[in-house]
Amino acid sequence: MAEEQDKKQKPKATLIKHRKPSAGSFSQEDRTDKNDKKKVVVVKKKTKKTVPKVVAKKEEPVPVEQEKQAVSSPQAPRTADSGRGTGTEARPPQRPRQNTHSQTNSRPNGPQDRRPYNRDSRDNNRDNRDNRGFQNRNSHREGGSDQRRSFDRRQSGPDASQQRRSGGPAPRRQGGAPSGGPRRGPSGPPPRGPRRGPGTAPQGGQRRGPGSAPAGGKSTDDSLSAGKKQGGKKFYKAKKKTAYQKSKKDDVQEKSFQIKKKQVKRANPVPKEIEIMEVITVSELARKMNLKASELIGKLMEMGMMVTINQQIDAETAEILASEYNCNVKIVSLYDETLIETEKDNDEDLRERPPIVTVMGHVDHGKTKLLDAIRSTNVVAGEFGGITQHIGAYKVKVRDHEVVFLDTPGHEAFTLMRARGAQITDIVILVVAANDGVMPQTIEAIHHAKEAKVPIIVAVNKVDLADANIDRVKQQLSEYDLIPEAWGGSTLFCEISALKKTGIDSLLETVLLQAELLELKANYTCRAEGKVIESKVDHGRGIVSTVIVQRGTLRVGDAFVAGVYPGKVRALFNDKGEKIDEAPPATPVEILGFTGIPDAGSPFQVTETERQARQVGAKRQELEKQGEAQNVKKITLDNLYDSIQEGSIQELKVVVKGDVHGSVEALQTALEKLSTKEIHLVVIHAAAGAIVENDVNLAAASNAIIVGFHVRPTPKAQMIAEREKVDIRKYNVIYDAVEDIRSAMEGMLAPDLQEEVIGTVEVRDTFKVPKIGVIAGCYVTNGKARRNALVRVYREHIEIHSGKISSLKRFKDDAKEVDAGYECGLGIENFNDLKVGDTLEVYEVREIAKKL
Ligand SMILES: Nc1nc2c(ncn2[C@@H]2O[C@H](COP(=O)(O)OP(=O)(O)OP(=O)(O)O)[C@@H](O)[C@H]2O)c(=O)[nH]1
Repeated sequence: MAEEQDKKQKPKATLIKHRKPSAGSFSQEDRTDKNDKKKVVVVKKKTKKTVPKVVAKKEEPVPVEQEKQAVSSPQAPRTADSGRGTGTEARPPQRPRQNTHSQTNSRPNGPQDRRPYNRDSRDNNRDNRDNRGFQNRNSHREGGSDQRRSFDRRQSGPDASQQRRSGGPAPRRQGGAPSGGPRRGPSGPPPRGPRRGPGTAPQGGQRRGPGSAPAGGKSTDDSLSAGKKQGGKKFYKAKKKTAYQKSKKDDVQEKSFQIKKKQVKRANPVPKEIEIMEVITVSELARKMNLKASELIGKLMEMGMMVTINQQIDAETAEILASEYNCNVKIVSLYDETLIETEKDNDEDLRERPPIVTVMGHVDHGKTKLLDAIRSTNVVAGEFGGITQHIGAYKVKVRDHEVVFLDTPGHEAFTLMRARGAQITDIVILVVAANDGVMPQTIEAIHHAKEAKVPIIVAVNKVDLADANIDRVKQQLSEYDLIPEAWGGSTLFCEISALKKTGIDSLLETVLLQAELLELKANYTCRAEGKVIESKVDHGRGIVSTVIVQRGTLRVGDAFVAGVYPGKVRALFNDKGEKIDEAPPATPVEILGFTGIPDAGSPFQVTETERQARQVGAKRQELEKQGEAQNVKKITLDNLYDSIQEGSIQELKVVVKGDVHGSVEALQTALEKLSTKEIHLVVIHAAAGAIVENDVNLAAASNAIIVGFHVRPTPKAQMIAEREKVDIRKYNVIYDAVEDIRSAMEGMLAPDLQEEVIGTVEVRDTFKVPKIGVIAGCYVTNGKARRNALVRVYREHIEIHSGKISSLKRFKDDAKEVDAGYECGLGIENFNDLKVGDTLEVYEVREIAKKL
């Protein structure tokens, strides 16, 4: 054993010898070098308890004091002071560094060719960390950087070349991997290294050292390789131990460094108070609090909330979170900041304004004809003669008064705008064809107008026709509380012929009369306010919007905000397409100068400055995003009870649609009986037929739910319902509908089972297959058709059967499911009445937990 150790030491003695020539010119240094080298050996041995003895025996010149010193202060070489201290008296300045280098080294000969870069980079890393304020490490690192410098010198300096030429040891080899070694030790010396131990190269690079160096033993490589061969095991053990010790220290330092790092982060403290909106995303809150989002997410998880970085939390939760950091939360309303203060009206500013009228009625009852008649008798024949209309609204003169007509499809414009909270119309003209009488859309129009609390003037049209029955119309309308004055009611009736242009003046007179009753007045001097009635992108002119000014006077150059878009009036055009400079109240006007396309119904407001317009626009856009994220609350059966409890609704409005009139009436009566003291159930519209856009618009505008009995929404209605978040409930049994709504009202709704429509299929052909029945050649228009899925058969939007898909084929092969855009053969269990044109709604019933 001792022999082995002796042998192991030999190379190091050789190493020392061979360093002499390398430092040839420094005679004094030779001595110090020798000492150094001896010291190197001692230090290395010191880490291994058994080695020093051997060294002492072999290396007579090793001063015992030095050895003791080294043994008693094993870490000494790691600090600059100690490292230098041992050598400063005797050595030139560079040598101690080399000593430090070699002392800190835990590797024998690092792979000379491959390692330097890595060592360097490690040193760099460490240096970086040092820069972040580590005193201990700084001193340690000094050696490292010195090593690097000496490495550079070795690479390029004359000494190095001399050494190489003379076959002397490259100084770097003495040191091997400087402090990289120890670091590597703990965290992961390449697993193979230690195992291979002394005999083999611990790492790829080291393999070269012992194995490939000439056996002359005159170079450091040689000596070390010899050492490895003989006693490398111990040598490595010592290295490993050193490495381990150092790594432990490194670990501690690393941890304290981490802590310091955290403390440094906290140097950017959590503010004492932050301002947030009603809701805030986790990332935004973290940003405001100078914290990491992950930290907040962790805290929220502790509170039992699983949120993602982009998820929104309410102000209350944010308050709780912030309080943990002694941070106050001030809730500010973004909505408040989006409001533009309106100028107050003084009585003297108020002047009469023209009424704004919408024409509504059943299809083909003569709405367009009436609008044409009004325009031609009052505009065309009047001042402007033959001027074509440019925008969806126009002004006519009746005696000395003006009347504004909205010339857009009555229902759509009316309800869409109302759905967006824009109440523009002052009066509704309900057109009813005298020969046809009251029809479904007539009733719808009545409901829309009543919901909007807009007075109705009835225009009984087509009185020129032989089969016109005016009394019948009056009779029918009286059922809807539209009773003529002559019959003791208060509704104004006019008998007209839009075709023959008779009764038009009388109708306009009636409109003026009604307007007078309404005492319509507006401020003409304040900043303009109005509503957008339509928008388009005009080739050459850009975004063009038609706005009805409701109060104030709009002028060219005014800054404004329309919906969420700021702008500045570049040009104004009236309903005849003429350029104008200003538009007083109740004027439909086309405006250029928008920065975005505002929606119909959006509010239009002039601001004091352009800057204010931009700021408000930006805030509104932010609010809109939030609103979208929050899914603006509409009444549904799921949130009904909560809304009742909150007191936010006292009335549940329902639109009832059914397959036949009888069932609609029955359902309406049954539902109305559900009214309680807390909540009143009002059926605002009930009719037979599919659920159409107008039903959804009405429900959206009135915050109502739709109950469909054996009917479903048309695709467009479905689309609007999804957009406007209108709850549509479909039932096949009246009892189920009543029970569901009762449960919802009582807060007991447990929609454990919920239908999910997975596809729509169109029947394009039918085949009779003997013993099987009727198979439909179908085309999947939407989603997918799935075998064994449930299916409802609709004919003209009315449900005629519900069952299960019993067979599904693609060509001749059975298919499990068929996607949209493909044809398939489809059979329905126990149902052979499929016809071309039928629509199949494929759905599945899923268990859904009750929504709170
Ligand atoms: N005899 C007669 N026919 C009329 C009268 N008013 C309209 N019509 C005719 O009725 C048909 C429908 O008229 P429109 O003005 O297009 O009816 P509408 O209500 O606008 O129809 P939609 O736009 O489809 O809703 C046309 O052929 C008109 O010529 C009228 O007073 N007398």
